[in-house]
Amino acid sequence: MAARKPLIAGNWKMFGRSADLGEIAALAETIGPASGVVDVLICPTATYIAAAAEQVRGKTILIGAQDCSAIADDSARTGEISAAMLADAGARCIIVGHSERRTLHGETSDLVRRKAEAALAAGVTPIICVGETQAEREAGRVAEIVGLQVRESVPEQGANIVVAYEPVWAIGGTRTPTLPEIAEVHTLIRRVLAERFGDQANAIRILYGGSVGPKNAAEIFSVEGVDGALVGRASLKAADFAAIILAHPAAS
Ligand SMILES: O=C(CO)COP(=O)(O)O
Repeated sequence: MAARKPLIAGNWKMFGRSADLGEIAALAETIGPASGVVDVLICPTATYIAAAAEQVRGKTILIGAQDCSAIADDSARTGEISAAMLADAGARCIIVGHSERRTLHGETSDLVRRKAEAALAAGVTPIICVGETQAEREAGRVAEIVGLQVRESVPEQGANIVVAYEPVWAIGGTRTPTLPEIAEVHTLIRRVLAERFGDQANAIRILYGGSVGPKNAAEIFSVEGVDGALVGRASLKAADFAAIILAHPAAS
């Protein structure tokens, strides 16, 4: 099987503004040819996607979105943004089912799966997020919760999808799981994907997300089965995000 190309994605959440778009050009400058061996993706707020896509014109950095409507067809859905519209603006990937959307916006795995399907219908790669809360980890329920989220959130067809393991308790803080804990959950996710997709599961990239930064990126990338990262805070500044990308063994 061909090796999976690493993907290092930045989720700007509701932080990055117009003034921050220059960080994208600075990032391209700093990482140089690394963006050829590692897929580099930045997901700003939807209103900035077109401007961000302009920043990367002629460069290998990809632009993506943080969410999309589960409705694929043009229809009367005030305030919604379809995956096709995001693709029109320049999005090549769409994050779906981020824990902030699951927790703060009540999104279920069923809705997340329909969003992933809408992304695929628009020719865009969904990055499907899963991960347990602290209470679920303490109760020994990681495999049960993450396994269920994968089974229910991943569409029936497995080509062109990415899964991101983001333990909820590791997001936005300083704590991460141990490296063996990360390896264990990535192995579990690939086993669940293989139950449905067989050998095709080997082509699906599984990212780790949650407090990834310049200091811990190299050790996280060294974990068997980790195909890259989904980075929050540390993706906003070109210097930090570049340090993470360049910490990947494929980029050095
Ligand atoms: O939620 C995340 C990425 O989607 C992770 O956020 P932090 O990297 O800020 O912990």
